Parts: sequence; C-alpha cells; structure tokens
Amino acid sequence: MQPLYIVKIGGNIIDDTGKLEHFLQDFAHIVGSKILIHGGGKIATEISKSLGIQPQLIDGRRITDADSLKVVTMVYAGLINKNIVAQLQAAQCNAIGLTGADANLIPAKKRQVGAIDYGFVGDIEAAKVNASILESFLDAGLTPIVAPITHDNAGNLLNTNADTIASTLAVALANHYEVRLIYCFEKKGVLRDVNNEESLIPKISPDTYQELRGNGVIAQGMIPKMDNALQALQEGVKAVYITHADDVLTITNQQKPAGTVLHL
Ligand SMILES: Nc1ncnc2c1ncn2[C@@H]1O[C@H](COP(=O)(O)OP(=O)(O)O)[C@@H](O)[C@H]1O
Ligand SMILES: CC(=O)N[C@@H](CCC(=O)OP(=O)(O)O)C(=O)O
Repeated sequence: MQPLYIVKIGGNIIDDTGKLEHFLQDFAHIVGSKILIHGGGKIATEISKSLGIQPQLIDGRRITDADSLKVVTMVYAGLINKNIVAQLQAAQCNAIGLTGADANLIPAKKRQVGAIDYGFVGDIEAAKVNASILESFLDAGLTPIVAPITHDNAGNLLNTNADTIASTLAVALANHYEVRLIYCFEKKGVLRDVNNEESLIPKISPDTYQELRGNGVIAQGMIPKMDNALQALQEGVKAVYITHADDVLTITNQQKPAGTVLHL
C-alpha cells in the first residue's frame, strides 16, 4: 500500500503567525501524499469574546449555539482554512481547502450524549466518510486541508473536534493507504510534567495511558487527543505520533520517531 501522512495542527500553533508559517513550510516539504487537518479553537474563543458571545466548553467540546456556529464557520472554514491554503500555495504545495460539507466529505449526526445539549456539534463515523473523493484529490496531486466543520445532510453545518476529524479520516483511509497519523502541537509530546519539556514520555500503550490518566499526568485537551489517537491505532492506522510541530519532517522525511509514539 502507498504511504499517506495525515497531520493535525492545533490552536496554539495556528494562533502564532511565526510558528504557523514555519510549520506550513515544513508541511509543504513532506514527500508523498499528505492531508492536513487544522483546529483553531483558541482563535474562535478570542473572536467569540470580542463579539460578546461567551464561549463555553465541556470536556474539550464547544457548546455551539446558532451564534457560535456562525463564528466557528467564519473562523475555521473561512479565515484559518483559506489562509493556510494561500500560504501552502506560496510554498508550491497545491492545497485545496475543504469542510466536511464539501463533496459530502464528512456527514455527521448532531451530538446527543446524556443530558448536555451541545447544540450544533457533530459526531462522525469513519464508515460514513467519503474516502474515495480524498483519493481522487490525492491522485490529482492535490493536498486536502480540512477544517473542523461537518454537515448533517439536512442543510446544517456542525462543529466537530479537529482531533476527532483527524483520527476518523485516518481510519477511513487505512484500507487504501499505509496511514501514519501525526498530532502536532506546541510541546515535545506527552510529558510526565506538563511544565517540563525534558520529561517526554517516548512510548504509550493503552495500559500505560490508563495509568497516566488515572494519576493525572494526562489531563485536559490531551485526554481527547489520546482517546482519538489510540482508537485510530486499534482501527488499522499504521502509526500514531503526538509531537512538536517542529518535528514533523523528522517523522515523515527522515523516517525517525519523534515525540510520543503510541503502540498497542
Ligand atoms: N501530559 C501532558 N503532556 C502534554 N500536554 C498535556 C498533558 N496533559 C495535558 N496537556 C495539555 O494538553 C494540551 C494539548 O491539547 P489541546 O489544547 O487540545 O491542543 P490542540 O489545540 O493542539 O489540539 C497542551 O497544551 C497541554 O496544556
Ligand atoms: C465541537 C468542538 O469542540 N469543536 C472544536 C473545533 C476546533 C478544534 O478542535 O480546535 P483545536 O484543535 O485547536 O482545539 C472547537 O470549536 O473548539
């Protein structure tokens, strides 16, 4: 099978113009087929506040009412997605910006979990992803850049966690490609002490994850990232890394491990 890199970039890098530019230069130099999924939660939060819309997040998911949906659509599908595409075009990477609504890429169902009403938030399944359209784009030499916006096939856009989109696309494509999934963020990887960059945990299995979560070493935004990452590995993705945005080429072009490598 042909190799494919699926890379996710989070809000703390996207929010920093210099760091984002540096990352996109590296991303453009990844040899072979690649897909980028971006978040941008931090910018959506800032813009919401500036518009007088108070953001609310539960377990890392944004409660998305009608006004918040307008903000996240403008920020993720517009501002961030199109700026990333323009910067990649300048770096000679033929990027095409997409939401999950475009080409029916990622149909979703409005999230219904327990008593919490998340509003316009979408849950997704790998089996529903339009993997063949991604293959067509890749075969045409295009690099898909996916924003964390999906749709419900009834005319509504839905907000979906970007880490989940990355793992779901990775699983959906794992039958056709040898997929390596790389979560890039602003730290060296999963750390034993979140304030100490020298405390990198180089390998994590499902058992060690339970232990690290139980004793509070893994917390906050790292919990959904780890859940998504391990699920991808269990569902046929060849390798999953959680690493610093500066280390993406070490994994892809030098084919050396970097950051935290997950294993079963
Ligand atoms: N053990 C850990 N190692 C590294 N980061 C951790 C850990 N536990 C919690 N975190 C937090 O998780 C955050 C990453 O999750 P998140 O904020 O959702 O990032 P992103 O927007 O890149 O997806 C880090 O910025 C850090 O504050
Ligand atoms: C439903 C939901 O929570 N969606 C996320 C989508 C953006 C995201 O995931 O951004 P990061 O990767 O930068 O955190 C949100 O609106 O925050």
